[in-house]
Amino acid sequence: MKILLLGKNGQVGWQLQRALAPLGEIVALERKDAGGDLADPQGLAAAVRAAKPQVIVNAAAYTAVDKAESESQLARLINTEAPAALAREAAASGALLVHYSTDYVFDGSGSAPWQESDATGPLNVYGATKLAGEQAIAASGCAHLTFRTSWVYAAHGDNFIKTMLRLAATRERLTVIDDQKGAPTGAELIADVTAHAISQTLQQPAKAGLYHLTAAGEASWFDYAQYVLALARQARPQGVKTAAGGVQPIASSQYPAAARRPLNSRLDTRRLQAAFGLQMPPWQQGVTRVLREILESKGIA
Ligand SMILES: NC(=O)C1=CN([C@@H]2O[C@H](COP(=O)(O)OP(=O)(O)OC[C@H]3O[C@@H](n4cnc5c(N)ncnc54)[C@H](OP(=O)(O)O)[C@@H]3O)[C@@H](O)[C@H]2O)C=CC1
Ligand SMILES: Cc1cn([C@H]2C[C@H](O)[C@@H](COP(=O)(O)OP(=O)(O)O[C@H]3O[C@@H](C)C(=O)[C@@H](O)[C@H]3O)O2)c(=O)[nH]c1=O
Ligand SMILES: [Mg+2]
Repeated sequence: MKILLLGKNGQVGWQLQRALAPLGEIVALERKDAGGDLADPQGLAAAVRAAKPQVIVNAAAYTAVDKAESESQLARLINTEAPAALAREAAASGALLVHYSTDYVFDGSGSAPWQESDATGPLNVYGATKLAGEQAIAASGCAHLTFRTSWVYAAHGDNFIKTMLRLAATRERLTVIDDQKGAPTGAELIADVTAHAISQTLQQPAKAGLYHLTAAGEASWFDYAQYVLALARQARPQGVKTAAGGVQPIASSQYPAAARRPLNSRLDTRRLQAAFGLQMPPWQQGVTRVLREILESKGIA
């Protein structure tokens, strides 16, 4: 079986290179490879036609949430037009398309975990372009697995864990938002679940569809920051500089940003767990493992 992977060097793409390897031959592309640039949907479509994959996995996306507010056309090209082009190719060839979306498709109201069938209402450009991407895939009629995930981190790539370690080393005091709640989710978990779901869906096509895929439990960004810094301090008290004044919780209103973000980013993963016979691990599990890996790579654990 041949799998075409787009965005091989992102957090999730990197882990997919590992997790998908046992399933077949992987053709993995990044932006600079021929046909690997999602800002060129025609070139992308041509790459799919040339590779003739049975499965297309799109791990590439425009993920700079604040910057997207002023680069909406580019964000739309990458997050909406490119997935739409992949979906057309998948529909025409019969390939299974695997794609990722986000908690930011929701407006963040209430406190109940969002279900796949709930009404969407993105608050920012990134969320709107990701939602339009999902919708284009669903409308194309291609066989697809769309996974909405949240707050992704990994040892490879840039993310909130690394930002907190960096800021803690340079600032007296960290202030972190305490009224946005969600689930930090490891790229490793996302990739492992993806591989499992692809295998099952190829056997049972009725399993195709839209799924929420996050770790279990919930946290605010403040809870998450505190957890990371406490663990970092514990792992190597001398090696990790942590802000002397500690981490202070703040409200979203006290953190001006170009893009608005949802307060309630909780995603209900019961559909995924039931369809694929899975139990999601608590978010702390993956964060602990990846933090150790990050500290080891810095030579401080
Ligand atoms: N990060 C997060 O917190 C969340 C992510 N998601 C979704 O999960 C998926 C994976 O995200 P994640 O791995 O975290 O993202 P990253 O930001 O880590 O990686 C995104 C990848 O996309 C690539 N990319 C960007 N623009 C293009 C382009 N024009 N052509 C080809 N490749 C491009 C980047 O390459 P380059 O380095 O060259 O720019 C990078 O390798 C995405 O669909 C994202 O929307 C969902 C929820 C949360
Ligand atoms: C750096 C920093 C951030 N924050 C806040 C801002 C923001 O609300 C939150 C997280 O910061 P980030 O920059 O990681 O936020 P952001 O890039 O919006 O993260 C999102 O990325 C996209 C791709 C997704 O799909 C989402 O699931 C989510 O992971 O923490 C603080 O409160 N204090 C700080 O010092
Ligand atoms: Mg970000």
